[in-house]
Amino acid sequence: DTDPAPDLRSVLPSEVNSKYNTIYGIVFDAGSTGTRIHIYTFHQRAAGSPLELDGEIFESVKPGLSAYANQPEKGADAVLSLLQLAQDAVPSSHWQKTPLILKATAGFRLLPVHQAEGLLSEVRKVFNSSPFLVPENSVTILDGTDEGILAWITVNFLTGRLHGDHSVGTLDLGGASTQITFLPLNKATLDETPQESLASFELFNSTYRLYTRSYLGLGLKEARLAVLEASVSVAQQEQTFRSHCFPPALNGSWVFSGVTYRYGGHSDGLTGFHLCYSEVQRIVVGKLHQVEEIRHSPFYAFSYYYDRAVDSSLIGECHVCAA
Ligand SMILES: O=c1ccn([C@@H]2O[C@H](COP(=O)(O)OP(=O)(O)O)[C@@H](O)[C@H]2O)c(=O)[nH]1
Repeated sequence: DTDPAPDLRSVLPSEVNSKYNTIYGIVFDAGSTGTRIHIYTFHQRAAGSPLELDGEIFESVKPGLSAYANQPEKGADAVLSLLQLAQDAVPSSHWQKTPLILKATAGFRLLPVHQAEGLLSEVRKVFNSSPFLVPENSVTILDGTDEGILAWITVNFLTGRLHGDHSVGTLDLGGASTQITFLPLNKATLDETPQESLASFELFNSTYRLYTRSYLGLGLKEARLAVLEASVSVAQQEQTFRSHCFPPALNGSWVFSGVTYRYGGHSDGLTGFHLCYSEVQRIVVGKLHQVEEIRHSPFYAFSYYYDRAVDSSLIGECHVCAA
């Protein structure tokens, strides 16, 4: 085997498990706010036994792929640049057996189908020209249900809670959507939940039936645009979006998904929590499904919940897990 590039050696600890065959896997997370690559290394003690994770390389670029809806080739270039990292990290002897997949999330769900398909098709071309293994359906959009379930499995697996009745619910706040997922224990919850918000699946010989709901457009960034009643066409005319959530004298600009939005406080001089609260309420009232059980259930919150909690000093920064 060719060794990984020297600067990546520390995160791909191949020597530790050199007696086992190293297996690589490459996953792209095409989020609304960025595209990320994860290059995983695993080893397997014997044929048929589970893969054990040895290390991971992570890199990301901004903006997200969905910002290139009108320039799909340029979007695919961002994927290509990240893929170069994988070519440096994975020994060439392993390229042909290293699977490559990309899952797009809410930014793509918001795009018109022809634009989303245009982007996915350019990414497929990049994948097919790479030396890696491209499984069938390797470039797809993850639906909100799968996104919620996968987050729930991840948190409960990593905290050792998958078995038994002590699972925790998950709150995931992305840029374009937000997901709430938990394992209902009350019959009343199951009775009052529409079927499309209940998902059953098998995992490690157990059957799980989860409540999961994804709110498209209520991720941090998209919800902000909704509160400001901001549209791309108006932003391009350089109009300012005004809100009582800002101090009256404030004027600023914000770039999201390749578009610059100018924003500012109201000329009526009014601002403050209550006015701001009612502006925010306007975009969520009638859209949220709330079941009583969540009031008494433990939840883990992450993604932008974590980022914003750190920014506002509600919690300290987690240096170990930030990697
Ligand atoms: O591996 C990752 C990928 C994303 N995020 C967080 O997820 C949020 C952004 O979500 P995304 O752009 O994926 O939005 P979505 O497409 O899910 O709405 C930000 O807080 C990121 O820091 C994270 O914590 N780990």
